[in-house]
Amino acid sequence: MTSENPIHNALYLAFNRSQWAELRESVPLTLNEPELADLRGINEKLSLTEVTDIYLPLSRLLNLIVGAKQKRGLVLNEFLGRKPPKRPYIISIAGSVAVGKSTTARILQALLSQWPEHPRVDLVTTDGFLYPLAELKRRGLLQRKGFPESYDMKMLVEFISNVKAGNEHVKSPLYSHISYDRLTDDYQAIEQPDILIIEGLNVLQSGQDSAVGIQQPFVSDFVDFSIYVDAEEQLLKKWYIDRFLQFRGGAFSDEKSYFHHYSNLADNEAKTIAANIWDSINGPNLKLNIEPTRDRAHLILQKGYDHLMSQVLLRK
Ligand SMILES: Nc1ncnc2c1ncn2[C@@H]1O[C@H](COP(=O)(O)OP(=O)(O)OP(=O)(O)O)[C@@H](O)[C@H]1O
Ligand SMILES: CC(C)(CO)[C@@H](O)C(=O)NCCC(=O)O
Repeated sequence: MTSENPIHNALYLAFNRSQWAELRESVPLTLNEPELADLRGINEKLSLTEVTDIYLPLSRLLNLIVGAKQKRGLVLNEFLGRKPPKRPYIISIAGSVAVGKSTTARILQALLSQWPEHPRVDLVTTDGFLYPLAELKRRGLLQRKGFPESYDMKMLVEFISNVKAGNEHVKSPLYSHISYDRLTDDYQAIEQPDILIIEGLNVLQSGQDSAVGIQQPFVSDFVDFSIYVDAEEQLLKKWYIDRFLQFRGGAFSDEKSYFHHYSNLADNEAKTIAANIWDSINGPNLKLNIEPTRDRAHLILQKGYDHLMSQVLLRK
């Protein structure tokens, strides 16, 4: 079990696909019909082999890790002689734009909620904590969306700290990829789930990162288990362009879409525009602010061609 990266060798156990797939053990090989329907709804391109080989072992690992924390909580409560407070276990998912964070998060949400020990699994994305479009414009940050300074970090940290404290009703703002803005008339309510999954570009960032500033604490201070989804930049750029082309035929055709003016572009023009957005915003953000946080994660999922997982790295 070796990787080509010496830092990874020192910090992580590395598994190739078949080594990882063997670790599924007692998790049933087949999914029942409602589970399958749930997963197909998430992403029609998702292969079921990927679910059995990669995500079922991951679901088993997370079930064991969450269980260990729950047991520790019982010991602590007995020691303190108090009624157990209901605090969610928090899992974060970081990685580049277009690497598949939200797809991974939704698969894990569906699989983790099948375990009787933690049936309620909620999912939030940090996109909702981007400053509203008007505020981004006011601050001159329209070309820096996704960079640390484009998020209302105070609001995000307040949110995660309220969830972690076990508050009964915590509101999370919602982002629309259509209006390219925070929604003003809707929000998501988080009501003491067993597990909260939080996904975003920035969930592993901390005070060591100069662009983040030195305010404390950080999302990562509240996270119990962190995952980084990793892929080579040339693949990420391709996935970004592919998704942009898909949006052009779908979401952009909505008149309310911020990118409606892109909906009639020819293939080549659309590809050029998407490649430019990648090269000027998402690529530099990856190199400056996202990739440097990778080796803080408890688990790294490395994807190759076609989103197929090539290697899994687990902190020793
Ligand atoms: N496991 C997968 N198999 C096939 N396609 C996938 C998989 N995961 C993601 N994709 C595709 O890759 C693209 C990006 O996925 P997704 O929206 O989940 O990424 P993201 O990291 O959440 O992006 P963003 O940060 O921009 O919100 C989408 O077009 C999605 O359909
Ligand atoms: C909303 C974010 C920042 C993160 O998902 C990203 O999708 C984004 O909008 N980036 C800015 C450049 C672009 O439109 O891709």
